[in-house]
Amino acid sequence: MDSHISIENLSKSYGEVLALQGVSLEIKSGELFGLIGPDGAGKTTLFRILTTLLLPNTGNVSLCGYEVVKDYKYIRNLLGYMPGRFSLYQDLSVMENLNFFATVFNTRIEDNMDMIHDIWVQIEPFKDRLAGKLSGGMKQKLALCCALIHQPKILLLDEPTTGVDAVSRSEFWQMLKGLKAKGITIVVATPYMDEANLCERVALIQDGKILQVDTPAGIVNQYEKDLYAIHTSDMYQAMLDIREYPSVHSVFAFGQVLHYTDKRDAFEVAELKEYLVNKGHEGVKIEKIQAVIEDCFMALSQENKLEQ
Ligand SMILES: Nc1ncnc2c1ncn2[C@@H]1O[C@H](COP(=O)(O)OP(=O)(O)OP(=O)(O)O)[C@@H](O)[C@H]1O
Repeated sequence: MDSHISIENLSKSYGEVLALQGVSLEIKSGELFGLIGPDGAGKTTLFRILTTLLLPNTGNVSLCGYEVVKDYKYIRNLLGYMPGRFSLYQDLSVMENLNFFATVFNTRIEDNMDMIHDIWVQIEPFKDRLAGKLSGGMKQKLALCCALIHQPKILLLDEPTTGVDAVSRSEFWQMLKGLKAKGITIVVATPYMDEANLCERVALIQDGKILQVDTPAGIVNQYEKDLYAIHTSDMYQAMLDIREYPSVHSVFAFGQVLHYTDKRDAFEVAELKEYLVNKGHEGVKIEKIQAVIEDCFMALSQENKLEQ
């Protein structure tokens, strides 16, 4: 079955807040697609429209060829949805939760074991434990099993790895690859830019607008400026000083270093180094580096803000 998602000029506001502004996206059948953006970008609002829980103000949305407003009852059977907050019944056991979700969709666990088997074996040892007493990673796995128990064609995951440790995060993405191999269309919303690289294609979203849609490599390849990593003994002061540097184009903290771009094409590292040394900085190191998705997001976000 064709399970593509088509979103055309979608807008949604809550009073004065424009949560989505003219969003258009095509997500292909069987794709592992990432919706990447910070808190408040509009990811949950978009998911709630896709899952037929919220009506848009304008625009057309279809899943597997069915329209979200007109065909909402049919669409609900085609979708698996894992909301951002832990959505399961904390005072039911693991098994009881799974049974409940199977019953809601008028099916039985044993008829769908093929779909969840690889994930279920990891939580089965805890099947009698209350869901509320599971670790974060185990809760995610149970929520994923519950979202899959009716064999959906499309799986929507809202920030599935938020608050989950690094090992569980990596296991979770492995599971998604396994599900993709079964042909399910998967859309993952995440604020973690590094997770973009685990998707086939991503949309970067901010303030309800799509900034760019491409493969992770395609996004990075379109980054145009020369990028530098700067390290000094006092990073916070360095950031303040660099903001005053006459030809600064952008500077932001990235882990243990600052990422810097200059307005000029003919930028001299030695000039900026001298500027920082004259400001009293010690151990100044500046090196040219390759951009990653976060740099692309920051550049696009800066452009977007200037346009507003
Ligand atoms: N029910 C609501 N009433 C008013 N404003 C809302 C409501 N829900 C969301 N918003 C606002 O709409 C914008 C988009 O929120 P949304 O929850 O869709 O973003 P998000 O990317 O999922 O971020 P988060 O992870 O913080 O939920 C934000 O400015 C948010 O404050």
